[in-house]
Amino acid sequence: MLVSFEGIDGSGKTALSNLVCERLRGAGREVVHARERGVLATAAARRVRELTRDPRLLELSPRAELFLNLAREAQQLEEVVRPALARGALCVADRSLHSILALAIAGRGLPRAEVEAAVRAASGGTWPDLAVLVDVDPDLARLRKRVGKILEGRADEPGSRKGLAGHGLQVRIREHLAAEAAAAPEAWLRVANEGRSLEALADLVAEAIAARVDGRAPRRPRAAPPTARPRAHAAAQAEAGGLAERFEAALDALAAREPALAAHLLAGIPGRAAHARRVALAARCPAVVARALEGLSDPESHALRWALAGRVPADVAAGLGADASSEAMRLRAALLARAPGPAVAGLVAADGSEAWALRAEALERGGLEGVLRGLAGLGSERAWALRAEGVGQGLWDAVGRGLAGVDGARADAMRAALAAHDGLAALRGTVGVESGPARALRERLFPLAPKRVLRTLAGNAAPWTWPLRERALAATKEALDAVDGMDHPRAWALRAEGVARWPATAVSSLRHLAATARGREIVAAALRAAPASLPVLRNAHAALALAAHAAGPAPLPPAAVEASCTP
Ligand SMILES: Nc1ncnc2c1ncn2[C@@H]1O[C@H](COP(=O)(O)OP(=O)(O)O)[C@@H](O)[C@H]1O
Ligand SMILES: Cc1cn([C@H]2C[C@H](O)[C@@H](COP(=O)(O)OP(=O)(O)O)O2)c(=O)[nH]c1=O
Repeated sequence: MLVSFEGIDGSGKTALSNLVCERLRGAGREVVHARERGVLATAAARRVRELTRDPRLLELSPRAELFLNLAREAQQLEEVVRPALARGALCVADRSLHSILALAIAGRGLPRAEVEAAVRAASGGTWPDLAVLVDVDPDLARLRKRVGKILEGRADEPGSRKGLAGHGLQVRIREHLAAEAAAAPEAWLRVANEGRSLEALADLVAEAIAARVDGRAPRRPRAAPPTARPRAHAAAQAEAGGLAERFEAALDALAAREPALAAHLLAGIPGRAAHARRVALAARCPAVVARALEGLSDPESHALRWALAGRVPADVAAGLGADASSEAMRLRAALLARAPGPAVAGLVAADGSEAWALRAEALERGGLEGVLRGLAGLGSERAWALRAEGVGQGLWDAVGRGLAGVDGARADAMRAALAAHDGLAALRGTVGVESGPARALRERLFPLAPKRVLRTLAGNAAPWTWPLRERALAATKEALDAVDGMDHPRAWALRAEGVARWPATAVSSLRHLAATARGREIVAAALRAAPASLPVLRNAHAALALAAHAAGPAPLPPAAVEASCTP
């Protein structure tokens, strides 16, 4: 019997399929996992995967991608799955033909009949007997994926080709998989990966599979623990007080099961309640807490940074963002020895002697990449000399990031040179730049990497930028990320139109505007659209807390400062 695990990115397929295998093996069954711990069992499939994920292959067409994905799967079926099935073993796959169909049809919009014919040919007649649909709110999946990357120390890696189309692709794929499962309930097992531990879920799925293999009814699972999904309240949902309580209750329930995700949801939220929770989580997930301090520059947050600096220096540095206050500079100097690159990567637009002294020290310690990233906004000769060195070493991504906010012919020429090697690196360098070539690059790459282009538009109210956002709004939420903090009639129109489909992003895009009358309308509409979504609740609370904080923060008592030093 072949059992495949299907679902969107970050839904939990890899984690769950491995736990389920452990359970089944523990019960004495022979189980072959075609992708144990996320590693495809065949060398050919691994090589093809590298190709489909390579972000430099921007032009790869949906059809070419489909056939590559099918080649990968055909090899897995031939080399691993069929031999296992032939000898009577149970075979488990982490993604299989269903994922490929979903991506091609719902994700890329290829005609169903053509895709199905191609998939049939590649399958060689082998098809999953049971597909486990690991189902989760796409916003939550995205957050879990991000947390996973932070925990694995991969948070600053450039990312793969998969993300370029934007978050909307995952939403469409989820809808497609849910429809498939509903249409053929005998061939699917849908499990919601929210509100319970992976262990509980693995017990349930392993039992369902064992029952199917043995031809019996599954034993009833033990009662699931209460879920932590926020409850919907009818009226006055946008009131800051009620929101805070609901968010904190949901967060505390989550922290018991998924502390790192809870810490991540606290990112950038000002005030005592959030601070106390970050302190409480700091010992268990220091890297996530350190990064969750980004945007916070109060003394208590700095004290927590100092407390974490010895354990997770690179994450503490990342969590400083672009803070160049004297307190942040002291911390950067202290972090240099252990995390030279990250310590200076946030020094954007800092051209003073203190910043350059830090950069010089970082360079001595091998931190060129971080130095390059932190050159954003700088047009001085020293900066150009370093960029030339970075280009010589092929550090496209870092050079690109460090060209953000740099105007002039020289910068345009370097972006053009980068684009020849790595279009996305060049794109990163167009943030805050309004030249003709920077605009042309974004318009050219928009069909291939809409998410990345939209990310370069936040805060940019130039007339040519609006049609890009407006064209993308139906397809992906990044159209709303691209109006972050903007008080512009077309930004408000986009929020109003997009809030039902992208409620979490409509809210996060408000920033300091959340407390205005129009902002509150958007918050209320988002809570109505997704009353049980933790990401929406979190963003609504965070936006209103930030707006209130901007109006005048209440300082913490000294005791809280001391507590924060000993996480
Ligand atoms: N129920 C859960 N509780 C805690 N962590 C989870 C849960 N489900 C998924 N995760 C975590 O979320 C991240 C994404 O899961 P993963 O299995 O890699 O997803 P996928 O293979 O579907 O992309 C991982 O870090 C995983 O450990
Ligand atoms: C449903 C879905 C499938 N796919 C398909 C295409 C490939 O066959 C394969 C990509 O898998 P892979 O790049 O190995 O990612 P993961 O580690 O998340 O499994 O899945 C996506 O890339 N994105 C999706 O959202």
